[in-house]
Amino acid sequence: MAPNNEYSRNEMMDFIDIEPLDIEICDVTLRDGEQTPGVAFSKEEKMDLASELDAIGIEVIEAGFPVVSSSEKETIKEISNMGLNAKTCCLARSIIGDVDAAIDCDVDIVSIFIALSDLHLKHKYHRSCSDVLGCSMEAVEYAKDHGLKVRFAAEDATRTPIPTLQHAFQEAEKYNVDYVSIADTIGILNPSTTKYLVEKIKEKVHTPICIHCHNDIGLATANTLAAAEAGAKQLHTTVNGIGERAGNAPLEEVLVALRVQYGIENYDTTHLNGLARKVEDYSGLTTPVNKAIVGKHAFTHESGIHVMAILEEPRTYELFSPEMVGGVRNLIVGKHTGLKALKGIIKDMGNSLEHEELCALMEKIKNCTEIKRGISRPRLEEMIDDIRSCKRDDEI
Ligand SMILES: CC(=O)SCCNC(=O)CCNC(=O)[C@H](O)C(C)(C)COP(=O)(O)OP(=O)(O)OC[C@H]1O[C@@H](n2cnc3c(N)ncnc32)[C@H](O)[C@@H]1OP(=O)(O)O
Ligand SMILES: O=C(O)CCC(=O)C(=O)O
Repeated sequence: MAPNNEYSRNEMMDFIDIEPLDIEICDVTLRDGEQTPGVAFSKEEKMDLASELDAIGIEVIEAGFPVVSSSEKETIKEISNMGLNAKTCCLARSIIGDVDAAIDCDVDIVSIFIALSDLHLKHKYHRSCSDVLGCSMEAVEYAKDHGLKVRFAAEDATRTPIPTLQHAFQEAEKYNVDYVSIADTIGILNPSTTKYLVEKIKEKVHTPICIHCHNDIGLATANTLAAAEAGAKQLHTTVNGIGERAGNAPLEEVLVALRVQYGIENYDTTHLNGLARKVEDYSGLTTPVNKAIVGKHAFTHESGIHVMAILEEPRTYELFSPEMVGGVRNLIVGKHTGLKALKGIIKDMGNSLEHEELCALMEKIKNCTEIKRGISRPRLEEMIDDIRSCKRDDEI
């Protein structure tokens, strides 16, 4: 493969025995993302985010859960009628009224969920597994009869006995559901158990499998990719990884990993940073500075050894370019700056200093009291002026 300047491909993947991935993304920012405590997107915000997701090339947008409120229902309907390339989807409990609400919203797909784990059966429904599964199948049949595509989603699938899960998916398959979803509702999976579970489902079920990972121990992206390697078709994500508790698999991480690790170039990742800022703004949730891909520090460098190399070839210390994800590179001057880095940064600012002046500036920087936050460019200009005026004074 020809070298590219956008990213370093993980060439070790050539030695790993996996089938090429056959995947699509269902982004659930507007539904599970919005379930983040304290978050409520307005109609305009949801429509704007839906347009952005569509521009990236996301195949399915889960626009909401219609029975939550009448305005939620209205918003989902508007998104469904925006003329997006993406298919729209919404959530429904295993209740006919919830399916009716989905039908009213003109969505392409309804995601009908039910939990079958002992914990949920005992402490949430207070009903037997066969009873709730029966109700769920009635809702599935009703949705199919009304022309909707159906995802049958097993909530808390990862704490459900595997034979129960296989049986439920086989039952759903009898109604020609379009997807079955493995929801890792409380984020218990790891990559090995994810692969195992997807393979166990594939032994019994031929319907495309969705994987819906939560990030309670920080494994959501890894588990999502492991599921894809094992043959899951639809990968669920949220922008910035927002969602219940520790959130969901972040869209930006999954898309960049798909490109760098698996060579999937289907998505326009240049929108990712812009989209991240919008979600921060609309949700009020600030992304940590060290958040992969969209955090403020994702392309910020201070260490002298790194900056000197980046000035010559950014790929030395960047896996992918900021341009690939709509970000910008930021070179900081601070405690860890080295002479070559400083010279390069000063040159980029349109300045040049003699070697002794550069050393004097470096001395000033290293002993500067504001160093904790890095030295801003205007402050650096002031320091350069000081050095130059000292030199002029010495020459007089
Ligand atoms: C894993 C997930 O993300 S699941 C989705 C979570 N999302 C939300 O809860 C969205 C926000 N929720 C809401 O606005 C409200 O809870 C609503 C509109 C959904 C329901 O509100 P209410 O009618 O007041 O019901 P309430 O929240 O008190 O209870 C939920 C009911 O749904 C039932 N239920 C929960 N999940 C399901 C399901 N998958 N299928 C059928 N019934 C279900 C519960 O058992 C309970 O039934 P009960 O009233 O007979 O005890
Ligand atoms: O699997 C799905 O499609 C949704 C389930 C879900 O939101 C969850 O269990 O966290």
